[in-house]
Amino acid sequence: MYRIKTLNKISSAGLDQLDKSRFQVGNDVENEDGILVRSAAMHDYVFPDALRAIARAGAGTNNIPIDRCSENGIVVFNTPGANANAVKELVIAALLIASRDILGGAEWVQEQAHTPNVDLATAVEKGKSAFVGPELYRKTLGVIGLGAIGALVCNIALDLGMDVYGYDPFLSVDAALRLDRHVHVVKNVDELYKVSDYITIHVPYTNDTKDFINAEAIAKMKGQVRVLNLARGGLVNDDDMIAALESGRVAKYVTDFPDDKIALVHNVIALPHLGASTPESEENCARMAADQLKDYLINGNIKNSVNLPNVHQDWSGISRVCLIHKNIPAMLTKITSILSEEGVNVENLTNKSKKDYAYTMVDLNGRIKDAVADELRSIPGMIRVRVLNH
Ligand SMILES: NC(=O)C1=CN([C@@H]2O[C@H](COP(=O)(O)OP(=O)(O)OC[C@H]3O[C@@H](n4cnc5c(N)ncnc54)[C@H](O)[C@@H]3O)[C@@H](O)[C@H]2O)C=CC1
Ligand SMILES: O=C(O)C(=O)COP(=O)(O)O
Repeated sequence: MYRIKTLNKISSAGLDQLDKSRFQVGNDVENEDGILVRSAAMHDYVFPDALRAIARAGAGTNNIPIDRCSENGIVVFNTPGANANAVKELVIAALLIASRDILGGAEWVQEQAHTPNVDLATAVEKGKSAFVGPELYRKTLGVIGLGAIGALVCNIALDLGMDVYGYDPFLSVDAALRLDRHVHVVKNVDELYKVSDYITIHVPYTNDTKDFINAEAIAKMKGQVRVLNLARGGLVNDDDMIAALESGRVAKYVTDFPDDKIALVHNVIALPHLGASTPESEENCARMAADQLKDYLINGNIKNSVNLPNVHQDWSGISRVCLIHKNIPAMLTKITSILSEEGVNVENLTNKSKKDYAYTMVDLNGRIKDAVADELRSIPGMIRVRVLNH
């Protein structure tokens, strides 16, 4: 029985993938083999000995201590693209609420309606000019980060009649193919800052992207620019954004990640991290996360991991040994020599690496003794050895 702990509410569409005869799932499970999580902060999480994998039902993994996971042989998965449409749709809303004061206008109507002796129809016609704002049509949108979300945003913005500039120095071939050819892809983000009436950021939050939008960046933008951040709060420097809003350089800032500093600032529109909160995307993410976790725990296959390589091998033996180790020379020789001394035959073998770590999967024609697994564990640079039997 595999024990799976949920650290957030995970859609039943995903949990249902985990057959009750093989998986015990719950938020009170202890010494868990796997974790299903959304945005719960895990940096101080104490890993139990049994923990082998963490599946993030969503895109961003900045809530997970990836380096510590790698050092402990814990595979971290995410669900690329599974919630991208939901975010794209909220970006459309963000563009609109950053333009006309739709939220302020709606609130004002409620206030008028609650005020005695106000004829609402008359008040509306008199008061509506306070909420005027520009159209999106023929304005320029700058999209920073052209991954799953950024590409969808670019393409829908073209449909809205916007001119679209995109920036992503690490643009993958797949991502480039998803982009409409009318998107102007620029090599330097300054080119995007110079021309954009609206700027939206869709990059992961890392040490390299922290404060991506700061005073220096804002100084290169057009005056009265509208900035959208549905990616992570730390991508925009709060103090610099507040100064730019106060000076009027930035007309509106829509953030899906408000904190105490920014939420009440004039011209900030603060949303409650709603980007992925649709039943469709919650289901997509949960299904994908649960599938990936299950395939890893049962078969050792890795798909969509952020810290280990993708490895899939069809079963071709009686026993399978899955080894997570440092990406250093001679590991394969050491593994196969221990196995051959034991007299088992290797039916199939895959070895792949991702940065400092590597994963080797070996299918054998016989079972190995615990002592042999321990010998594999004692190879310098070996992090985790699991033996699975068919
Ligand atoms: N508000 C919400 O609920 C949600 C927020 N997000 C956030 O959005 C982020 C992006 O999500 P996806 O598009 O699905 O991820 P993705 O991995 O498909 O795309 C990220 C893109 O950013 C690019 N990138 C990385 N560093 C960059 C840099 N310095 N400059 C420009 N581009 C850079 C990458 O090359 C990649 O193409 C996530 O990491 C997460 O933080 C994602 C889903 C929901
Ligand atoms: O997928 C992401 O990166 C998100 O920000 C979505 O977060 P959530 O799953 O809604 O807590």
